[in-house]
Amino acid sequence: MTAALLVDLQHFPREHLPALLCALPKAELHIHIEGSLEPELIFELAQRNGVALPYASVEALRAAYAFTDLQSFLDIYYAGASVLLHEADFFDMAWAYFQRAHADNVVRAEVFFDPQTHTERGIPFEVVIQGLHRACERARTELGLSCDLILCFLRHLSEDSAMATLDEALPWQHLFIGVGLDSSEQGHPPAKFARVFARCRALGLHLVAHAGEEGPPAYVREALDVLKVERIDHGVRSIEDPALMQRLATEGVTLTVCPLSNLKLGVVSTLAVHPLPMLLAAGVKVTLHSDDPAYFGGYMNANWLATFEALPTLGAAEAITLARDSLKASWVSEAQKMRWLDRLAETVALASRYAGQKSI
Ligand SMILES: Nc1ncnc2[nH]cnc12
Ligand SMILES: [Zn+2]
Repeated sequence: MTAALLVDLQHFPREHLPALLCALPKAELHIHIEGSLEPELIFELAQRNGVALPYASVEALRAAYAFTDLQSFLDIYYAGASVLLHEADFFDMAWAYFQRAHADNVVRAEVFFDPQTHTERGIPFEVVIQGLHRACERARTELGLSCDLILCFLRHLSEDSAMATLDEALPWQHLFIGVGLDSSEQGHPPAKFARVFARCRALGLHLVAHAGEEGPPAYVREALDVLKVERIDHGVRSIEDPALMQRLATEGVTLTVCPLSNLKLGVVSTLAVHPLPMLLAAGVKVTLHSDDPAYFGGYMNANWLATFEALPTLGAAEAITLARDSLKASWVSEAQKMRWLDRLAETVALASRYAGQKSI
């Protein structure tokens, strides 16, 4: 029996919850590496690479981060990425992210990157992936952080462009474990990418897609039925469709939810009305992530802390479920998952003892 089962989670003192949230080992399954590019690093890289920025200072750039919806964010996000020119730039960005994730007790990171954002500007694919890969290797050896890359296709571009990107990526297939689908959702249904995802499936790659962030629940169904994805990124609009909710629960589909992102992009008006408790109550597997932490005001632990602060019905039991499901939904061996689940149980036992709880 694991240590976690010997702890009375219902009576875990709320004042000790933040420490538990921060200490839990977690998997970050929804992070766009270009969305971890902090304004300070944007300015540093702009100077290093002689790129002119339309902002006078870091503060002025940060002040522009007032988004009204997904597209208003994406416009600034793609502009920010324009300072990334050389392999070292991609390395610096990813290494900074891995250090932050490690500090938040992230033990596994499955990291999205958007090659078309760079290849369309004339940056060779290999420059992008080699810089990111080197940062992954350093994170594994120096931080003990398990990490892998997921190549995302931009859905506002054509499927032909996605196909050409896949062709460019194939010589580097050993350096990424799956493909995803991101960027502007409305008007770009998953089925637009049916052929390229079928090809990726045949290549043995893992599959995931953003759906039901701004787009309708029908896009979540399409991502499952047409693209045959293993997880859904966001998926929060599934709550509008009871039959879909039932299906997600029955089939054990994981939704990688990003609360601060949903707040900053107007998907929810406040965190207090976030559908996370409804998803959990319906038996849907949910995990919590940072999406684009440099733009939305926080990395993993900031997302967890803000969410639990805003939603008082969520307590220690839900925190452990979310952390456990993130580890279970990660794309690693079952043996590795068991080791992390043991570590999670030990963390819960320690936190409970520290919070003054007796074993039961
Ligand atoms: N939240 C998000 N939705 C869609 N595409 C994205 N690319 C980066 N962040 C994204
Ligand atoms: Zn995302």
